[in-house]
Amino acid sequence: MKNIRENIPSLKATPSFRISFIQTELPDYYAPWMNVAANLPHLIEGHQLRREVMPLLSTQYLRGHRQLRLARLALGFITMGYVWQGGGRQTVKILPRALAVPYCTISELLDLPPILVYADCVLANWKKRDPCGYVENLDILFSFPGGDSNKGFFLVSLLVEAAAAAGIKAIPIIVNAILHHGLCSLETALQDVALSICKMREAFKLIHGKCLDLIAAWKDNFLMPEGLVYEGVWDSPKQFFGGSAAQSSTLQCFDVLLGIQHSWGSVPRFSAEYLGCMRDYMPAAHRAFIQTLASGPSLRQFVLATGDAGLHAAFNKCVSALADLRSYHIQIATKYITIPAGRCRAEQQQLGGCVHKGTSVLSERGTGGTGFMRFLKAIRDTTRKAQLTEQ
Ligand SMILES: Nc1ccc(Cl)cc1-c1cn[nH]n1
Repeated sequence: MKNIRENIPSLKATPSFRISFIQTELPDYYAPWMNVAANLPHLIEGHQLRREVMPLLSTQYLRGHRQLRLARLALGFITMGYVWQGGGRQTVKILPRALAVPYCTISELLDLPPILVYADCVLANWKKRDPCGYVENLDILFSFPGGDSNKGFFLVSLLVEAAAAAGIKAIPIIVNAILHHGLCSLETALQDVALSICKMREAFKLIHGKCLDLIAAWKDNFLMPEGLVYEGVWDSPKQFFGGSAAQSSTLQCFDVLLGIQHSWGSVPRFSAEYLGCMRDYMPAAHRAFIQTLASGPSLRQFVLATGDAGLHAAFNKCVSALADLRSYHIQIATKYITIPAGRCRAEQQQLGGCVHKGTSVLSERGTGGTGFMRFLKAIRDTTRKAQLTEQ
């Protein structure tokens, strides 16, 4: 029996969701980027970052995907720090060419938008303190001010993604089982998916007390209504969404696998369209995998057609595990993301900022805010409704 990966070319390119080792260094030529990125918390807290003179470096000495991802990570952190150094009080309208030109060049090569995304600050932003040690001795490569809180947020998110790996690796087995009517292997693989999603929720519990900021968007953001000018790249300002868990490839993989289609949420600007846009903020290989999965056979229809009680139960366990993970995400967002956004709105009002209803810098995109919460609840409720009803 040929493995499914042979049958569907894109699945051969299944991205490696297991923790493979990350590039942690670039050629010395790129020391100006790496030194500033490594010193970001100090530069931001001292309001020195925008005074840093950055040379315009060529990207021609970057070799391979991993060096491109690391260079993009460093430039992404520097860009977020440069834009939000003033905490939203003194935003900038122009990203200088020394940052904008290489950042956009590398982003185009990687088919990612020139803004820090989940795949940067979670999937590419880690190393093992002791290369020979266990996976738990993790550290991040770059951070914003906020010390261990930022670090914890990124590393816990990484552990959530690592927990998803077993479930993602079961997907080609599931598709293969559908194509070859392998009911036993299908039920076992579905149990692996459900267990993997449960482990994601367990890992997510470690996020308590951690927080994240400085990933705000310059799209639908009243502090940057036109967006950001990328000097030397585009003449007009461009708008891009900020980092969010909606950019997690693993969650969208499980949605597609289980046939969960998020309809238009109650909040128009948070909707199936927004989730679709988020695929453009994922690594190209992850995007291709999701698209291939979406164009493959329907697991939901197959399980229904078999009328097999074991498959029915195993499928529903996957759905309920995903709904429980999303419920937990709502608890966390309420406690650690929305409230700071509320404080942010209060601060803006004190500063006389024109706080539009519900659109503070942390309220409507990515993290925080009532619109975001209604969106998360709409997604969680749609997930719950995906349970197969009693036969
Ligand atoms: N866990 C995350 C990791 C990275 C980024 Cl950029 C965003 C989040 C996030 C936002 N809301 N819930 N999680």
